[in-house]
Amino acid sequence: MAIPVTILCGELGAGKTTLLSGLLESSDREIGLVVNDVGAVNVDADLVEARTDLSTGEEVLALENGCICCSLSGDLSRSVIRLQREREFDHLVVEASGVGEPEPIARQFVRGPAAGVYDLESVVTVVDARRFHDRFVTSETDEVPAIEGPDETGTRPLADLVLEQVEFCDLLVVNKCDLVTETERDRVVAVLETLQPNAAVRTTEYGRVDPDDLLGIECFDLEETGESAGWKRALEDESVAHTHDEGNDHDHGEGHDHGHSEGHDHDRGEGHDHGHDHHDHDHAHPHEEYGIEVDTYRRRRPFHPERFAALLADLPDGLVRAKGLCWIAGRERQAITMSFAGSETSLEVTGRWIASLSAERQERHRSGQPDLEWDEQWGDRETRLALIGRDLEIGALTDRLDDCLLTDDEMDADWTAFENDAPTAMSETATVSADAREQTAENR
Ligand SMILES: Nc1nc2c(ncn2[C@@H]2O[C@H](COP(=O)(O)OP(=O)(O)OP(=O)(O)O)[C@@H](O)[C@H]2O)c(=O)[nH]1
Repeated sequence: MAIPVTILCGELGAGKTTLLSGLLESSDREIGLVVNDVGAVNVDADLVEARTDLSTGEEVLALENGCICCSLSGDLSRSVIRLQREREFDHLVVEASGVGEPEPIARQFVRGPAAGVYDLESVVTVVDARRFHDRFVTSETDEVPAIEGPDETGTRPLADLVLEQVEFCDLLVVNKCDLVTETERDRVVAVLETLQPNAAVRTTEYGRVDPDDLLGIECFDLEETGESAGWKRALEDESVAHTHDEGNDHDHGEGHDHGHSEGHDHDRGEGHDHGHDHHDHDHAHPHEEYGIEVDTYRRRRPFHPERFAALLADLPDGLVRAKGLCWIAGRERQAITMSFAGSETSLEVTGRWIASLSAERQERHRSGQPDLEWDEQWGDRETRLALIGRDLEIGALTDRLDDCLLTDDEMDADWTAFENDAPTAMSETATVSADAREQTAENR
């Protein structure tokens, strides 16, 4: 029996990982997972592992490259076939990176070698209600948003990607409804229904969706309806499968920088042919297509809690997404995950630094993770952030982050004396809103 597959899409920071974590906790099914992250720091894989019992299970498969074209086409098919041979699970969920178009991923399950083993059941798109509203529902008129295509520099707005993801799905999960009013939420739903009349719509907060709503849906039944869902038709008909390339006349030619994150190993695996078929190579890589830049910020010196909080309340406009682990002075035990998307930044305690455990437990953890980088004085404590921007001077942001690090004098000071609103207990979250410039602490 072919294993059903659900592809999970949604723009950067829409709430895909949050939804997945909830799904893994609440579903009775054994779920196999593929996560594909943008950037060199594979934060989603880290987070999913931290929050589930799967930390030792290879059901979680991390493709560490945001370039769908190169990383996914060959690696994905190969990896999911291997996964099916080696592990037992009832359902496969593939989380697309936030700059991934669903179509190239879906194609792997409809045409590629994985097609016989797996059965693509549905495509689910998570929408950030706040951002969707601000971007598409601001005018009083009922104008339906349309795909704009590339500008004079050949770059497409991120809004195009959102619209494509909305058009190419069977289920729309309208997330972050806590950040909109009821009226705003209803208008978001109305616009989504106009854009994609065939998809079911669920409104939610923190990705809470009934697992049966997500995984049990037979949205596509060719035999019964005689007509496939729009996205399947697009895949079946090669002539329309690449309509997103039409009018996209910027240079897709050779010699361009694929925007690969550091550490991507093109030669991984024998006979690796990059997995390209001719279809995958005649469009630009998503990073380039949407003008996305990715960088990693890594420092082994803690942030000053007040300066760091001030920066979080005043992040530059071009920053689309930031996430990763932070080391904040005064929180020597807590590994704090920072996540910025849209207008909010959250700081959440998601674990403990290994260096804060007893010598015996440190030893156990370290022997289990031989690759873990260890500083003589500070152990595993460090800040490791993926920064994803569009029209962003990443160098300037890096300088501002560096200004938040403790100075040499502060390194010798009493860190507990600093004013500090960073969370302390496991799962405690502090949220900084860019609009309100206010800080709230809550427990989820
Ligand atoms: N206020 C609010 N925040 C949310 C909600 N759902 C998720 N978040 C927060 O939004 C941020 C991004 O959520 P993720 O689940 O990591 O988003 P994602 O789509 O997986 O992000 P990428 O993998 O980077 O594309 C996190 O800080 C979440 O805690 C929600 O319903 N309301």
